[in-house]
Amino acid sequence: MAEAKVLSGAGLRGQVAGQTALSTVGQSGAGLTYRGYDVRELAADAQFEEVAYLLLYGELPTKTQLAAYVSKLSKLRDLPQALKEVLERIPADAHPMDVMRTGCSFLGNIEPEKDFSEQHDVTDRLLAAFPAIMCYWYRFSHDGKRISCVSDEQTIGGHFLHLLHDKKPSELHVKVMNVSLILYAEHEFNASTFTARVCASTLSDMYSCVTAAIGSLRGPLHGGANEAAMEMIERFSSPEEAVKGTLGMLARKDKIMGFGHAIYKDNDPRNEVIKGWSKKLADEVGDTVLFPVSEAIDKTMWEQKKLFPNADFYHASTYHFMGIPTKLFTPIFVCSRLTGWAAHVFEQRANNRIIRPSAEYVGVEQRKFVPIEQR
Ligand SMILES: CC(=O)SCCNC(=O)CCNC(=O)[C@H](O)C(C)(C)COP(=O)(O)OP(=O)(O)OC[C@H]1O[C@@H](n2cnc3c(N)ncnc32)[C@H](O)[C@@H]1OP(=O)(O)O
Ligand SMILES: O=C([O-])CC(=O)C(=O)O
Repeated sequence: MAEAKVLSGAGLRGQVAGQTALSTVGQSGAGLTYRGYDVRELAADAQFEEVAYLLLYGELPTKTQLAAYVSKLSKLRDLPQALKEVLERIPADAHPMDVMRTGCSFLGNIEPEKDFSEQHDVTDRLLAAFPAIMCYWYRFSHDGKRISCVSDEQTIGGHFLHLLHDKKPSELHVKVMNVSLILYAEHEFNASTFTARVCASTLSDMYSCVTAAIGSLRGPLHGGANEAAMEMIERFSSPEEAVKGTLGMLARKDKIMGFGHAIYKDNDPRNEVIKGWSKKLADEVGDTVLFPVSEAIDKTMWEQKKLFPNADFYHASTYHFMGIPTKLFTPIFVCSRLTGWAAHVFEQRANNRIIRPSAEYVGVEQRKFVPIEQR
């Protein structure tokens, strides 16, 4: 059984900042659980919408409950005209995470959460609308096309691929999207979720909590690492070049994106799952470069630094093999993690005290004010 990582130092590492019944991360014997279920079992056998229901409504749905939930979400997919107009004004070179942040925030203006009794409906609306927010902007700004925001796809992952590529996705790609969305759904007090909880603790609205969380997820030390990993992997055209390049980056003390973790010590349980699907997709597309390059970096990082790939690293090649543009990688993470964020907001609201830690003051001693004329 893996030993737990020793957690101490800056960044609130190792400090218990609240309670949750949603997930466990890095506890011995259970790599990652959502409401008691091992994420690997969920990724193997569940549908993302089932996992969303589990996180948001407390238990796995029955068949009837799942069918009703999927049907509810399907009806909530279309975007209001005013939001489409806002998305059309965002330039093609904007970062898609900024598009998600704006899309979420703007929807909060036209469909506000009037009181907390609406929290589940607001979350379901965001869950249904996020793929269209991303794809409507992307297709308009890049292809000059005003796409339809609805599709007859049953799943959120399939719906996203359909809007992006304008055609029915393959069963394999729908399955992989499903797995990916499950793996990214929830992760205890990570930076973006903690951001959402801090915002919720002021009794703010759901859109504000989610908008704030998107801002935190955007950074390359958190969700942005899947895009940064792709940019690095693509620089190498062979495993030999990748080994040389990785050694060079380590010698320069560069951070290698997609490796290491704040809580896990020697592996991220999501990695083996997504790596397996990346390999299947590599075989499907006949890849002979990207996957071997990824494995070469992976091996070198372990040999040199005992650093392991986190959830983000093999997500890069996985998404790439499905024809997803690199800049949309982190927004897909948003479509999934929304479920974890919202469930944490519900939890915070149900037992709230404003989150307001203290700071250790390290500035100058108290001193006398000097009027501007005498300075
Ligand atoms: C879904 C997710 O959000 S998963 C995380 C995605 N982020 C990334 O992949 C970015 C790259 N990784 C990192 O920057 C870090 O590993 C983090 C942010 C994930 C965790 O940071 P920390 O908790 O501070 O890492 P930790 O304490 O384990 O670091 C130990 C040492 O390994 C080094 N290290 C950790 N990760 C890396 C890395 N990816 N590349 C190079 N060195 C690293 C640290 O610099 C530190 O060295 P030091 O002691 O000389 O300063
Ligand atoms: O827990 C963390 O610090 C980051 C992470 O892996 C996640 O949010 O999925």
